[in-house]
Amino acid sequence: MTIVLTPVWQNGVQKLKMAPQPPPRPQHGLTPPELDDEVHETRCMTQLRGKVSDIERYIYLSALKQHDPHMFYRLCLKHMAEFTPIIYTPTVGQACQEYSHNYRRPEGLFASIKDKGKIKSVLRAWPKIDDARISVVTDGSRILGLGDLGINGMPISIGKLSLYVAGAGIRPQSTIPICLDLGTNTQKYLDDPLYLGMRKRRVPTNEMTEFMDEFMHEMSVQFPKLLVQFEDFSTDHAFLYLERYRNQYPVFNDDIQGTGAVVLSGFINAARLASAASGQPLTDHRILFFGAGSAGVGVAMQLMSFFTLEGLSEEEARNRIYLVDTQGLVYASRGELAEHKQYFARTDYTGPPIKNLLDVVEYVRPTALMGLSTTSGAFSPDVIQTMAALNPLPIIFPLSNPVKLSECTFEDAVRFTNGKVLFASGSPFHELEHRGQMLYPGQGNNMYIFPGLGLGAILARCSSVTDSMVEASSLGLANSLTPEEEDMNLLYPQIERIREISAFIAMQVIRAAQTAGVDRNADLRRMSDSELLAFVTSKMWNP
Ligand SMILES: NC(=O)C1=CN([C@@H]2O[C@H](COP(=O)(O)OP(=O)(O)OC[C@H]3O[C@@H](n4cnc5c(N)ncnc54)[C@H](OP(=O)(O)O)[C@@H]3O)[C@@H](O)[C@H]2O)C=CC1
Ligand SMILES: CC(=O)C(=O)O
Ligand SMILES: [Mg+2]
Repeated sequence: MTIVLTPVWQNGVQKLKMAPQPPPRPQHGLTPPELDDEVHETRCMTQLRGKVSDIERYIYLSALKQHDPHMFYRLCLKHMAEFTPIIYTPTVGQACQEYSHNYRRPEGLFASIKDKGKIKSVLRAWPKIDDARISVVTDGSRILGLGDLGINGMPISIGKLSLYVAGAGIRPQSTIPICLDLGTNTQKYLDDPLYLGMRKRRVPTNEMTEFMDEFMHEMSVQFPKLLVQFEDFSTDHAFLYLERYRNQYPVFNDDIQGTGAVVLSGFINAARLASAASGQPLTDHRILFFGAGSAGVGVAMQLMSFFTLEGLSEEEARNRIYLVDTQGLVYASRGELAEHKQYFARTDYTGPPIKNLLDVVEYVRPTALMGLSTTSGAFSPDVIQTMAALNPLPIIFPLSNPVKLSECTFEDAVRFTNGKVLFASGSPFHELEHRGQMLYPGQGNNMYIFPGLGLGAILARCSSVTDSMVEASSLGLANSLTPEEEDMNLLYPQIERIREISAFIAMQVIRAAQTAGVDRNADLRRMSDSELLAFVTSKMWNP
């Protein structure tokens, strides 16, 4: 069963009403007599593949999800590698950019700054209050690497929640996609007659914080069992609101914590291979981050635990990490630094700014290069070749989304390292053959983490999401490679196994929640690991 939101007009205002629950199958007489499920799968896939562009495929799947959610999720699970680039990155980026033009029907909840003081009534409009378990909330201010899209950010919340359903079996009707309308600073949208959001520039932070305080409070009152995932807030607000609410409500920030967890996981697997090739100890890795925003710093924070788990002190771990932003290498004596960059600012360099990435690479001599900069092609052939000259098996992760903003392509990484590269990107690339050998790119995307992390937090009824739960999700993912996947030198498991992986991650997250004492479902404490895994799996919704 799924929720169907039907727009109805009342006094000139469009409102959502929950349509009657659709029967599992339309009644006899209302469908063609020989409509057969198996054949219909083929029909849907043929229609999908016949579309001329990815955005057409997105629109088709969005309609299919609404009128036949069982079929949508069945196909999604069967064709995960084909569906994710459409319902998620990269195509969801285009769907966001064109949202106001392609808009067809309401699919989520909108809360506007104009609703300040009465957010409760907005939330009450949501039809299935009792069931709500997970909400993805964006303010549209930094959608993927595409900038401030304002209200057009809604599809990112929708897309992430589709992956919660497909990837972790969260019940569709217990998901709430939310886009906050706090204005936009993108002139193109302010000038667009079809733009669906408020035609005002973004409100200042103090006003936004008052709004957010009311919003988070009302969310906890209206939806007492809800976990909130903050998504694609601009970096300053991402850090601000995570810190402000993380000890008060069950909430996490996907870009800071989910990305940190997925990259730590891929890095653990990559570092083992790289160290085996170089003979250098794991603790000798040096990681250079190109990009020092919410994602770059979030990942850097999480990667600290790679070193501390290997026995280094916090100070030694921090020393293994270097950041680069638009001004070059981040170091303490460079001048005033944004708060989120200060912890990693180098104190062992005091010279003039090193601005050029190639110069920074030559200075740092990193074993790993991470791109979270939104800058397409920043890992130039020179940079990649230098990484290959410095390391027998360099780790190169261009993680910016969507694919057109990736710091390099898989093809370039393979070509300029002569096939000797440990690679993961934020958006998917195709495998390729190099000198008779198939090489597989990893996808270092938080989509491997948030479904399982969310499922674990929901089932344990967590009062908050602790760093230890996030770390557990990462280690759970790192340890989920099968022997066959290890033989293929994969850094991440195949996405088709997402359900199995999410169940395993959820189990690890629940155990971490219990250790931290933030679980409110004490029954799970009495279960053995195998019982807990069976319980998690039994709770997954199946189309
Ligand atoms: N793979 C995944 O799962 C995820 C990927 N991402 C991706 O990460 C990217 C960054 O996100 P986020 O951190 O929130 O974004 P921000 O815009 O906050 O950060 C971008 C960072 O890159 C730096 N930067 C931008 N251009 C350049 C340049 N030409 N040279 C050097 N540095 C540059 C910025 O420098 P300055 O600080 O000086 O402005 C800033 O530090 C996005 O593309 C996003 O899609 C995010 C989350 C998950
Ligand atoms: C994947 C993701 O969360 C991002 O690019 O923002
Ligand atoms: Mg994001």
